[in-house]
Amino acid sequence: MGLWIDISQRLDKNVAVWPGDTPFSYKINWSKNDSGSVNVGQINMSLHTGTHIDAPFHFDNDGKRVIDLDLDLYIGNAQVIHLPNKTSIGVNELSNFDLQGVTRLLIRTDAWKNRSVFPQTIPHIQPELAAYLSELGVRLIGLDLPSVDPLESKELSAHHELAGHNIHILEGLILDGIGPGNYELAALPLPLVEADGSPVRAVLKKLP
Ligand SMILES: N[C@@H](CC(=O)c1ccccc1NC=O)C(=O)O
Ligand SMILES: [Zn+2]
Ligand SMILES: [Zn+2]
Repeated sequence: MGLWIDISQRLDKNVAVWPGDTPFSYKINWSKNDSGSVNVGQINMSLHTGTHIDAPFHFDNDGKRVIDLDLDLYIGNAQVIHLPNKTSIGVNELSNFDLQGVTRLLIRTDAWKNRSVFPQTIPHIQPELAAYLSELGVRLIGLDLPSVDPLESKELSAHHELAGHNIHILEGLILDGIGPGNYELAALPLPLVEADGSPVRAVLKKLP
């Protein structure tokens, strides 16, 4: 077994998408039979499908696009914590963890049980958590959920508060079987110039 653990959702036509959003598709536009030399494929997908990062432009017309994001956010030490059976995640839920000096915080909720269907309800991040986390030095929050806000939210208060405190968002992780502790994380966005989000290949390596 390799050292790096894949914590990304697989991308194929069965991946769950936000209700009403673009289904994932892959097709071969130019086949080896036709071209005589190569298969050339094309994917069509929403940038918020599967394991992905949000750029602030996703929820703020004046916010940063994917190309403007600091890559240092998406590679480096990360702390994994377990918070199962919560309806929401706020300062109370995190008060028993020592998060001093944590730059990247990954929260395993286990709340999205059947990943082939979009969840009906998820535990959301309480907007007040943003100030608390930024005080501790957190710059990236990652979750095993499709959003940091309630699914029906239009205000996206947690997205806005996190961005307002310089905390970036990683969504749709698979953290099944990942124990709490210290890891090295890599989850780099693509160099998409105009985009509001990007799929990532998220991987973890356990640190001693
Ligand atoms: N907040 C979600 C995405 C989201 O809100 C969304 C994604 C795709 C299509 C519609 C969406 N929201 C509609 O209200 C996210 O940050 O990924
Ligand atoms: Zn998103
Ligand atoms: Zn989001």
